Amino acid sequence: MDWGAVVVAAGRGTRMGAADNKPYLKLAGRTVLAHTLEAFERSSSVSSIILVVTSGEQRKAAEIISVEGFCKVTLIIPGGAERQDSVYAGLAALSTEGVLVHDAARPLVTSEQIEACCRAAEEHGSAALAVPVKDTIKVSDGNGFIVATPERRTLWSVQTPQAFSRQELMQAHREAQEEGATATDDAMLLERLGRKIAIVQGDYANLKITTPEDLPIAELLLARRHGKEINND
Ligand SMILES: Nc1ccn([C@@H]2O[C@H](COP(=O)(O)OP(=O)(O)OP(=O)(O)O)[C@@H](O)[C@H]2O)c(=O)n1
Ligand SMILES: C[C@](O)(CO)[C@H](O)COP(=O)(O)O
Repeated sequence: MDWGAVVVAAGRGTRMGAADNKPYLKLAGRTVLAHTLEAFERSSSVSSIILVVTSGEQRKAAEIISVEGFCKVTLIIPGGAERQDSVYAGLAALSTEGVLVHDAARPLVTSEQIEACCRAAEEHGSAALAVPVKDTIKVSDGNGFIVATPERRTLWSVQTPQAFSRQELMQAHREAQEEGATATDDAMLLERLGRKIAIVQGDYANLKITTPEDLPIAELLLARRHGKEINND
């Protein structure tokens, strides 16, 4: 199966509150976007990447790709108001049979995780990287009171990449648009159609850079990863 990636980087970074949008923030001397794209560049299954950016940031993204010497990014296109809109724009610009959808804001993804998602989707149809929830999760009544405690052993914190048949995911997006359904990840759009999505156990280190404290945590995790690589040589 040939695989392409849609990397969504068209958010606003409201919760980060930085002057620059998250993909252009520095992490261990490189941009968040460079770290993210490198994992896809290294992945032997991925032939092409569509990068979806905030309108007006195409040149900034292109500069990073050129400096880094990345060669799989075939298009840099503007995204939409919501993540769902940005993903759909990327899907429409891609032509591969399989698609990996990934948040640019997850720069610690590895090419091994990308490959594992591809293999699981080839076997089961769709797949998403996820980690078991560590905390006990409560459901609130919306007024500050706890009403329920879901069984923790059934709960997973879902990450990206998520891997699908591109046509199937596009169809799920179209149906959601027609019915006004919104989703914070792509797996949700197939879940609502009753499709099976395999869980690929990922790594807690594949965190999403969301709020300011995430950057120093990501720096520490990267340093640990590189330290390990050096010790293993
Ligand atoms: N309209 C949007 C919204 C989000 N994203 C992307 O989806 C990923 C996950 O979104 P999130 O981390 O929530 O990013 P932001 O929307 O930038 O953050 P915030 O919600 O704090 O504004 C990010 O890589 C972000 O760039 C996107 O491409 N288009
Ligand atoms: C897709 C996602 O990464 C799964 O954890 C996440 O839902 C996207 O982030 P957002 O903050 O909901 O936009």
